[in-house]
Amino acid sequence: MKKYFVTGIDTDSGKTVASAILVEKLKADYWKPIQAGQPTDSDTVRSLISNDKIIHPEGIVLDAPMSPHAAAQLENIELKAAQFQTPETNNTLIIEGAGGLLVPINDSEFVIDLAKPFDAEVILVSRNYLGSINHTMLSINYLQTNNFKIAGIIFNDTPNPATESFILNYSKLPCLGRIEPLTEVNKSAIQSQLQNISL
Ligand SMILES: Nc1ncnc2c1ncn2[C@@H]1O[C@H](COP(=O)(O)OP(=O)(O)OP(=O)(O)O)[C@@H](O)[C@H]1O
Ligand SMILES: C[C@H](N)[C@H](N)CCCCCC(=O)O
Ligand SMILES: [Mg+2]
Repeated sequence: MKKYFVTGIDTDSGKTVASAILVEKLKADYWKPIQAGQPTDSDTVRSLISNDKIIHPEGIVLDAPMSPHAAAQLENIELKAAQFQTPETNNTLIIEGAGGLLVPINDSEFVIDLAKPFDAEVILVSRNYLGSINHTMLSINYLQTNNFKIAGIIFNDTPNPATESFILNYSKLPCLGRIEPLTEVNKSAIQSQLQNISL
């Protein structure tokens, strides 16, 4: 089973939108290990994809729309990376993180610490905004310095060729595609983006 861990340069970078596109493109399963707040990303993905795909139950759902370490604290729960195991499937699995790479799940572990024990290749979603070069380069630097397997980068929203070419030339990472700005994020918008992703 091939596993991809979809992370982003920040919260709201477009991980859920990218995950829905990847699930459709690869005919993959989807799993969100840590959900903080409602509506759940699993429900959002369900509303965006065709209904023959499998969405596995979340590892944990926390009430507060906050960093997982803080949302867990509010419920007197202690999260540990080691408590999460990928669901059983023979299919490709798209795993969505929460927020950016270094969002904490407790005092010493981060969301990205789930990717290696899951044996998942990382896909980094980089939304184009003023400031995204810095966020993207810091994220890549962390992943490369810490020897993560990186499948590549997906750029999201308004294209910025100068930003994208700098990031790709410097990092030498593959570009897995570009998600266009969508006037409405719905099933047909997701379908329209399948051709823009190569994986
Ligand atoms: N290309 C796009 N065009 C238009 N809207 C977009 C696009 N990408 C993402 N959005 C919207 O931006 C918001 C954030 O996107 P999304 O939920 O995918 O981010 P996320 O990285 O999954 O966030 P979280 O950290 O909460 O999981 C959503 O409302 C989504 O519909
Ligand atoms: C609730 C939100 N949608 C995400 N699931 C969690 C985002 C945490 C961000 C923490 C931070 O980087 O400061
Ligand atoms: Mg999301």
